[in-house]
Amino acid sequence: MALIITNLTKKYNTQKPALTDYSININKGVLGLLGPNGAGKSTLMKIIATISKPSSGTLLLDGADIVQKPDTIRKVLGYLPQDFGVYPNLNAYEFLEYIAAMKGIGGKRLRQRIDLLLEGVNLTADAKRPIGTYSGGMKQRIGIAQALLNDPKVLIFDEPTVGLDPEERMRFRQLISDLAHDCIIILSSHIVSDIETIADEVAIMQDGKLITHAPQYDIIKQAEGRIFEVLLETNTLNQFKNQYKVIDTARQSDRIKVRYISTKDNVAPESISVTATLEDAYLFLTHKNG
Ligand SMILES: Nc1ncnc2c1ncn2[C@@H]1O[C@H](COP(=O)(O)OP(=O)(O)OP(=O)(O)O)[C@@H](O)[C@H]1O
Repeated sequence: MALIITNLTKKYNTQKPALTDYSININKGVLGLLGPNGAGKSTLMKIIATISKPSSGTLLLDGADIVQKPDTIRKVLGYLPQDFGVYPNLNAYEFLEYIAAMKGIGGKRLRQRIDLLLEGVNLTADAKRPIGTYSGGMKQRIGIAQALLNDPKVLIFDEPTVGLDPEERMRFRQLISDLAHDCIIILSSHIVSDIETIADEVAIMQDGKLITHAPQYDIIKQAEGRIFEVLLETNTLNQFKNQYKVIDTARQSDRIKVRYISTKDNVAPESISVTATLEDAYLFLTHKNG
């Protein structure tokens, strides 16, 4: 299964397009979308989910044009939008049955599937409570379950880990890795470490454009030799920030440990070169292109 997106542009009623000439080939496995606010991640996901139409460009799923024939993707699609709404008076069973009816899923095995999904997102014990009484993280988990109802082959999750506690994030990662071998999974997150643990490939977006798309390892390699750490006196930090792009700071007794981006020939005295993470590479690449 392959999704080939070519020269995709999306203009809302604003001057600046949300996506400009965006091309990417997406294959089976997990693709993590990273990008600052307004980069165009949700717009891209909505267009793939056929909720929104592109201004120009083509999207082919195994050769079929999904803009001309949205049903080709809709019947194999699971989608968790960013602003996922629930029906507060329905309980989890009723809600999933309702979504199943909307998607045309029925039959004897439906109840079994719902039970399995509720177990997968750890909501079995709360399945008979109205969703309106759920916490934000529980609502997010019912959103994840509804996206999986039709045994999808293309899964789109817009910020799926928002509101999930560390244990639930781990459970979500497990769920995704169980599905990843025969699906296209596209997910966005502001939590780079989530993408780091889940995604096979990473696409970094900025201002509606694709900066880079590669296996995670290759993205990290682009920042190798560019990330440094140094211990500073606290009162010199502001001055340091004027000179270097600071990624992170951490107190270390009476001093401050600073992680920053630079080149080998322009490092602060007593700096050490450190191994880059995906977060470093993301900040390095968006800083370079920003
Ligand atoms: N319905 C809309 N009408 C007009 N402009 C829109 C609309 N939806 C998004 N935009 C604009 O398009 C650009 C891309 O927005 P989008 O929501 O796709 O970015 P994003 O990367 O998902 O951001 P975030 O990380 O904040 O969710 C932004 O400038 C946004 O203001």
